[in-house]
Formats: sequence, structure tokens, C-alpha cells
Amino acid sequence: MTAAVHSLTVRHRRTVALDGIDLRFGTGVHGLLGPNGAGKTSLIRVLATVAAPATGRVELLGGDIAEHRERAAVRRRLGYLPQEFGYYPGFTVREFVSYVAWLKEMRPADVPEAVERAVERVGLADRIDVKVKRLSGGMVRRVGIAQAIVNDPELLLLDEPTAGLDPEQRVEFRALLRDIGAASTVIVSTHLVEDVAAACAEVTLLESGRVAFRGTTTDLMDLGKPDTGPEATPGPGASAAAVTDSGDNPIERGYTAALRAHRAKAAAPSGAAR
Ligand SMILES: Nc1ncnc2c1ncn2[C@@H]1O[C@H](COP(=O)(O)OP(=O)(O)OP(=O)(O)O)[C@@H](O)[C@H]1O
Repeated sequence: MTAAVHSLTVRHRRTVALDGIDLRFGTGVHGLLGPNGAGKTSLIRVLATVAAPATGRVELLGGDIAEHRERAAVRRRLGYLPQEFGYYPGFTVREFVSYVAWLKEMRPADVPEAVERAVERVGLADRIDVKVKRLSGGMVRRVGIAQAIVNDPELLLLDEPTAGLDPEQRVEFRALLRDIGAASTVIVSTHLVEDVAAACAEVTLLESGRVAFRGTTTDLMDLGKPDTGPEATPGPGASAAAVTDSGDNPIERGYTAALRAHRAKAAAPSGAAR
């Protein structure tokens, strides 16, 4: 187990972003799904140690991050790509990723090679000495991924990493995620369920600060399979409306089914009493 949260509540003034959730993450790629405002970014920011919980406990890489020294030590072993990532536009790709390596207190002798490897892994080797401000939006996003992986993190946290990537880059990026996830814990928040289907072994679906679903990607897809009836497996004869109402592919249908089940439970009298 690399990361865990226990009874985690996160508040933004009067808004409850996460409402007493329990989650554990081990080696592999975990997808974090949920509608806008579900709490994905709030969870990633707590795991990245940049935001503090209102209540609850966070365990990261064997340490309790409530303690300052533990937190500093954990940060050196983390990789984090925020949803909006700040960079110095005048820096070249090499300079920027080296700067992050320095912030993470990597051994100076290891930095040049680690930077080249990270930049190569995101497919930007031919742009390494180009200024970040000269790159396209998708390339800047890839620089963001490079800075997150430069220290070969044991825990990699990516908030909407595929936003702005074109389809070919997304396919390459998913392969990179699977590669990193073979030895590390990767938690990736996304709105693109097809990224989850392609790259993630496990899925956590958040809804209004609660866990609506937790399981394997296959479990989620299975939820979208109706048991009986003419819409059970939309064949060539199924109407477009019947298919698109709950999703166009197995994972979208699973996502919709899990959300609807969670909402129905929350609206039921026993749920309303919580
Ligand atoms: N800085 C803030 N100030 C006030 N409320 C906030 C702040 N950040 C988040 N919230 C609220 O907390 C809740 C959870 O937001 P969060 O950004 O974690 O969700 P999300 O699942 O990442 O959403 P999205 O998919 O839109 O990025 C939402 O109701 C949001 O409006």
C-alpha cells in the first residue's frame, strides 16, 4: 500500500469537497473519475501534500504527512502534475525539468541523465533545448508530465494529464502510464473514460465528495451491462437513443450505471438520513 486516506474530509470554506472517505492505493494505475466538482482535484491535492484535510488521516509512502519532516521526505518521492501547472516560459524544457529535479533535491550528479530520460519518455527529446513558451499546448502538457516523472516517483499524481493531448499522444501517454504503473503507484484523474479503460486497472468514481464506485475497470464495465430486455446488448438494431442515453461504449455505460445507482441510494430514505 503506497497511499491511504482514512475518514478524509476536505472543505473549501463552506463547501464540503470530500466527505469522510476511505481509500487505499497500491502499485498500478488507478483512474479517478467523477463529474465536475466531485472532489477529484481536492483528493489529488491532499495526496500531493499541497492541501491539508479538514479532518481525517493521510498515509503516504509509509509516513504520516501531518509531521513536517515526513512531509518533506515524502515530497521528494512524489510526482505531481496539477490541473493548472505553472512554468517559467523563458526556460527551455531541459532547464525547467532540471529546476524541478533540483526542487526535489535529487543528487546533482543524477540530474542531467534523469532529465533527458524523462523528456524522452514524453516524446520531446527533439525539443529539449526549445523554450517552453515556443511549444504548443499539448507539448507544454507533456513537459508537465516530464517534470512529474523526473525523480522516478513511487507515487505519481496526475490531474487531467491528457487535456490538450491529441489522440496519438494520448495513446502514447497511456502506454507510458502502464509502464510507470508496473512498479509505482499512479493516480490519474480524468474526464476521459477511454483513458481509464485503456490504462487503468482500478477505478475510483467520486460523486459529491463520496465514493460512488471502487473496483476494477472490468467491474465498472460489467455494471453497465443490463441483465435483460431489448437494450441489454445494443446490437445493430438498437436505437441510437437507447445506446447514447447511458453511454456509447462499455465503460461509459458502466460509469453512468454506477453514478445512477449511487444517486438513487443517496436519495433513498435511509441514504437521506446519513
Ligand atoms: N478553491 C476553492 N474554493 C471554493 N470551493 C472550491 C475550491 N476548490 C474546489 N471547490 C469546490 O469543492 C468541490 C470539489 O471540487 P474539485 O475541484 O475537487 O472537484 P473535481 O472533481 O476536481 O472537479 P472538475 O472535474 O471540475 O475538475 C466543488 O464543489 C468545488 O466547487
